[in-house]
Amino acid sequence: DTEHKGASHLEEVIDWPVEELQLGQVSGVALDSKDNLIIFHRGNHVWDENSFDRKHIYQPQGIGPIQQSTIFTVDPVNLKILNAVGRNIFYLPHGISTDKDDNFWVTDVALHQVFKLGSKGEYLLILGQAFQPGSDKDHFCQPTDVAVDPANGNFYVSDGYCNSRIIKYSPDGKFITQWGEESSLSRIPKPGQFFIPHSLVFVPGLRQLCVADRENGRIQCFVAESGEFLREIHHPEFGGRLFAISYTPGGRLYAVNGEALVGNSVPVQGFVMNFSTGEILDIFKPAKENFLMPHDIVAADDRTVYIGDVQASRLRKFIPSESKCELIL
Ligand SMILES: O=C(N[C@@H](O)C(=O)O)c1ccccc1
Repeated sequence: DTEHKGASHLEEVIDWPVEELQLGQVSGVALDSKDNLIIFHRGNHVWDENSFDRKHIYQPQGIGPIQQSTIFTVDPVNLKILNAVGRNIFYLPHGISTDKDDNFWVTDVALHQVFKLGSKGEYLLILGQAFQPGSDKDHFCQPTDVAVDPANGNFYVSDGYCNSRIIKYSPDGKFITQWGEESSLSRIPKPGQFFIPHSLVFVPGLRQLCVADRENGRIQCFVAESGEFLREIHHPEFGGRLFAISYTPGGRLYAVNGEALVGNSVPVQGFVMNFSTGEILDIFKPAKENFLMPHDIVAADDRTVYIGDVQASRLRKFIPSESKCELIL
């Protein structure tokens, strides 16, 4: 009964020629102002246990930056490449977002830097010091994502694997404020504490910033203006790790979780939630295989969903089942 809108179920589009893109580890996905799909991938570089020393210094600097284009803009239906940029810049791509002018905002966890690139890949802003981790105003430590406020151009950085903070900047990259602190491993994590702030969404209507608090397996939402904690969204179905989130103006919040590192395993899957109530509307997974490490998610207004799996070096597309055959009941 398609009348009950919330009841629709997302199913994977299986005849989607994604192999032809020859993607490496897919770390980030985004949409541009025309709902073209943006893919951020690592080409022939991989993040594995030898990539960093215990001071978070990227080890294989000598191999140089990825020579392939790391940022593809593709037609979401036939995967035709419309734009390919980001060659000879990045070592370990991580998060990608776009703004209303179709600029690319990306993070690189090896460089510990945040970049604003124009649609031709030209440098418009670079924050952080190449290969130098840190936690002051001029350094990040494996920054994970960026979100831009469309109303005023302020932007937010989730920093990162080896920091536990959100930093707010003016449009030209001036530090405005920051919030967040490390979770105490022993006790229940408090509001405003993070254990890998991993993915960001800006919710324009409500002027909120929400964070996928990855290893705490939860979403935290804050007042964008001040960083004041507003609420947490958590479901047992998330298991212990929540990797990425995406918001659509229809008021839906999308998420992907990760496999449990300890304890009994949980299904790795996608979630569709009602943003204001937090309730789960749908749970979805690939048609045949399992997700390995769904690392980023982006949803379009028409409820098409794209997921980048960084371990499977795969990109997957999902559409609401009723859109497969319009049932007029
Ligand atoms: O989580 C990891 N990576 C992903 O987030 C990613 O961005 O690739 C990771 C953890 C341990 C060792 C190596 C990689």
